[in-house]
Amino acid sequence: MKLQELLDYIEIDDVKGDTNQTIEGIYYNSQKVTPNSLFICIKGFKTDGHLYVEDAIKRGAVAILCEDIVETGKATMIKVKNTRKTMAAIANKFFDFPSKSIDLVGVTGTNGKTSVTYMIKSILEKSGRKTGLIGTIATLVDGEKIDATRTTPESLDLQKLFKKMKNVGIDSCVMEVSSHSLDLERVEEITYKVGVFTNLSPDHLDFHKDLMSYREAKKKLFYKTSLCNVINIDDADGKVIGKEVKKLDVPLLTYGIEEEADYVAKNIKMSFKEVTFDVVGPNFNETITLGIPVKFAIYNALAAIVSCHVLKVPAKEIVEALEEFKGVPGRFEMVKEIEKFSVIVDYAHTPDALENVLKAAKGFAKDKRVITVFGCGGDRDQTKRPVMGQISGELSDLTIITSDNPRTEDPKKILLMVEEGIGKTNGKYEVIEDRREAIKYALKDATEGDIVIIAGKGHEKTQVIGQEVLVFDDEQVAIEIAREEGLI
Ligand SMILES: CC(=O)N[C@H]1[C@@H](OP(=O)(O)OP(=O)(O)OC[C@H]2O[C@@H](n3ccc(=O)[nH]c3=O)[C@H](O)[C@@H]2O)O[C@H](CO)[C@@H](O)[C@@H]1O[C@H](C)C(=O)N[C@@H](C)C(=O)N[C@H](CCC(=O)O)C(=O)O
Ligand SMILES: Nc1ncnc2c1ncn2[C@@H]1O[C@H](COP(=O)(O)OP(=O)(O)OP(=O)(O)O)[C@@H](O)[C@H]1O
Ligand SMILES: N[C@H](CCC[C@H](N)C(=O)O)C(=O)O
Ligand SMILES: [Mg+2]
Repeated sequence: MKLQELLDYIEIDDVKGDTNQTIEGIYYNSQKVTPNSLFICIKGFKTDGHLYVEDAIKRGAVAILCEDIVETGKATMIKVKNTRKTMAAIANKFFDFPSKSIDLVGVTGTNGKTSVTYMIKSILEKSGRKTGLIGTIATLVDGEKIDATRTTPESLDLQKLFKKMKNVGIDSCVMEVSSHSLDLERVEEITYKVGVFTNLSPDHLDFHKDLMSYREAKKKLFYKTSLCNVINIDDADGKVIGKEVKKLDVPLLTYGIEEEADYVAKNIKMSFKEVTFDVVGPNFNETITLGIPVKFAIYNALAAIVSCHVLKVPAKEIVEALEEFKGVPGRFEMVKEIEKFSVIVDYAHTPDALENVLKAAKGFAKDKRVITVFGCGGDRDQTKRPVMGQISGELSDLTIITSDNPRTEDPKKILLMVEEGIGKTNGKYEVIEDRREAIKYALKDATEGDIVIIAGKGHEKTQVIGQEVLVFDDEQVAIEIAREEGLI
């Protein structure tokens, strides 16, 4: 595409150089630049893309989109006010507005995004729609699984994915929309048919200044929708967002269990294997049995039901899809190989999620014990560490505090912060930095009827320590240890 065609689509402050070249690729990372491409300079949190202009030119960039003109005399310089925002627009134009022909559902909230997106995908596919998915675990395009590095990709990567989806005839796509992505303009230029809010609780307070700014970031999704907004009204922040969103032209549908909502789940019957409940809403009155026996799964199912119902999926197909739903990798996932006691791998990495999972486990354990293995990620929100420690201390019979991706932080420092919280309770605990050893301790300690919860890493296949990325999979490690110890 001619550079000028791209420029016609965006707002520019200044141009220096020829705009008649053909642009064959666009990049925001100089290390990836190929010949005849446009390099976009982003002022980041770690470094500044403007510092890599020379590198990009060396690799073949013929045009540079920047906020500050860098005098090189070698490439066309295009100055704009905000390169992150402009990148979204330029990518949309470059890939020929790929999401226009796709019904998009965006899901935001602190917990449950991945779970809800997987449920929605199953339902839409049941109704015959070819559905893509973008989120924490992976991007799914027509049978192809592309591993994800971020929950919500950069705008350029996102538009490229939509193009890929369009090319294979995908008509619907459900994606997680993280608060980072809403604040960092990754989802600019996108109109969602349906926007979903699951819940809000403290997380990412390293990035968002406080809970209010975190909520404001999430709220932005509901100004980007065209058909319907779907909000969990049992959630305090859902209520606040709902009140504001109600004033918009796009209709609002609420769901809940406790509060009066458009779609309500009632008559909940929980067993260790499944949960059965009725869902009543406009033209919807169904009984559903779900193979994930936790209260939050009902919320996730409600979010999926409302979203798909407004997309005109018949109630019968919604029910069938949810009843066949096999769960999400690493979300309240039972390690089936171990039968002497229950081992559950879960992705709870926030205080709220941990509390929910441990309460559910406690409900099932009755007079037996709940043994929890968990840690907190490094280079992430530090405020959640003592809070999670306290929650585990209060709700577990034994906690093994361990490492969860310490990244560049000192693992011992993270463990101490978790310990600070657990120390405020009477909860029994051990500190074992090595995650494999921590899991081993838990499995060796467990006896019949106990429930071992391995939380925080869910589907993850690696443990990041310093700059090293080591292979580590909670489920596999648990199975290996169980074998070594003669438990299976
Ligand atoms: C805070 C944040 O989101 N940062 C993301 C952001 O980094 P950044 O914009 O600050 O970039 P930077 O590293 O300072 O570099 C600036 C620019 O220089 C460029 N560069 C750099 C080096 C070089 O040699 N050449 C070059 O061109 C970079 O490509 C970049 O464009 O853009 C990078 C490139 O896409 C991301 O890798 C990076 O994610 C960091 C690693 C991250 O951890 N993000 C997490 C917190 C995140 O986004 N999480 C959310 C939510 C998770 C959830 O709750 O589900 C997510 O959506 O995943
Ligand atoms: N609706 C919910 N409410 C509260 N906790 C939930 C809910 N759904 C899932 N959880 C808990 O949160 C964990 C993460 O769930 P999930 O991966 O679906 O959330 P997410 O929002 O995608 O998380 P992330 O921000 O890491 O992408 C689960 O393993 C479970 O412990
Ligand atoms: N999407 C979340 C995942 C956290 C998972 C946990 N295992 C960790 O590494 O902190 C984040 O990036 O904060
Ligand atoms: Mg997710």
